[in-house]
Amino acid sequence: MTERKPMSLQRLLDMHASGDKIAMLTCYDAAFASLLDDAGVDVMLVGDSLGNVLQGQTSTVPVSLDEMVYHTRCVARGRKSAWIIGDLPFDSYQASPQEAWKSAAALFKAGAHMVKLEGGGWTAPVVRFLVERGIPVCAHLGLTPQTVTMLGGYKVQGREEAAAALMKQQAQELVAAGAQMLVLEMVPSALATELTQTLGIPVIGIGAGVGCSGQVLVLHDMLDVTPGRRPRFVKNFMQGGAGSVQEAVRRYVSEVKAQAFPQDELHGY
Ligand SMILES: Nc1nc(=O)c2c([nH]1)NC[C@@H]1CN(c3ccc(C(=O)N[C@@H](CCC(=O)O)C(=O)O)cc3)CN21
Ligand SMILES: CC(C)C(=O)C(=O)O
Ligand SMILES: [Mg+2]
Repeated sequence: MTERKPMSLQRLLDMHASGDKIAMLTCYDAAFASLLDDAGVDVMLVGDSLGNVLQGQTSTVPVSLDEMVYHTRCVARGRKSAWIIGDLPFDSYQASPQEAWKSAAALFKAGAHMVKLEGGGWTAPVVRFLVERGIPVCAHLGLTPQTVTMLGGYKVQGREEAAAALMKQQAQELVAAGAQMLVLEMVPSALATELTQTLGIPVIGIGAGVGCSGQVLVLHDMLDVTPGRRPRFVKNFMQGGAGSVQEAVRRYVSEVKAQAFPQDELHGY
């Protein structure tokens, strides 16, 4: 295996600035962390989607902070050079910036290099609180699965003019508060592209079109081992001749880098 330099925030920012696409996948354990790292994945997200794909739950809401800490530790042990983002689960950061700090610090101590939290508006002061005290933060706008009950389902966000304007405002507030990365989920491609070109931080899309700084998918979705129906933004990378999991992940990385994935007509909104 070729040794890679450890990923850094500066390098991710440089990739965004130069248009080198960032390949990100979710990862929940040491075996896959090692495999993903060798396959050239830049960023591994220890996502609360583990509630769905590992625990068999119907949403991410029941996932606990202790569970996220455990999986973050596992990923950190298998990781060689990729950047690790730990997802703050539901009920670990909403009550106060102090609560968010304790939760973020637990993920940080477990080996995450950055934490991710969902939502805009009220989250900006929370982001500032964490960043000023030394924990890098990735924001998450568009479809935010922890608030799916309020959103009324897993639907595209930011289609209407007012909703798009609000998302742009929230994104700017998050950047001003110190967020150093943004995940956009199920957002129209044109809006995601505009945000990518204006915000000044890497924007990672999932169902947000090819115009983002990079892409993320749930690992089990792209390996086609998630039971049941998949969202439209998913592509099965085991299909079309991948002879191994390693090969499927390599294809994902190369298609993200070449902007061959996603295709707006197939995976976009
Ligand atoms: N396995 C898995 N993959 C994910 O991408 C994922 C999770 N779990 N868990 C947390 C959230 C939930 N997500 C979801 C879940 C369902 C849809 C979905 O059914 N989308 C439909 C459209 C539904 C509609 O418009 O009403 C689609 O076709 O995209 C999308 C994202 C994304 N995240
Ligand atoms: C789908 C990504 C963005 C996520 O938040 C997760 O996997 O939990
Ligand atoms: Mg998540």
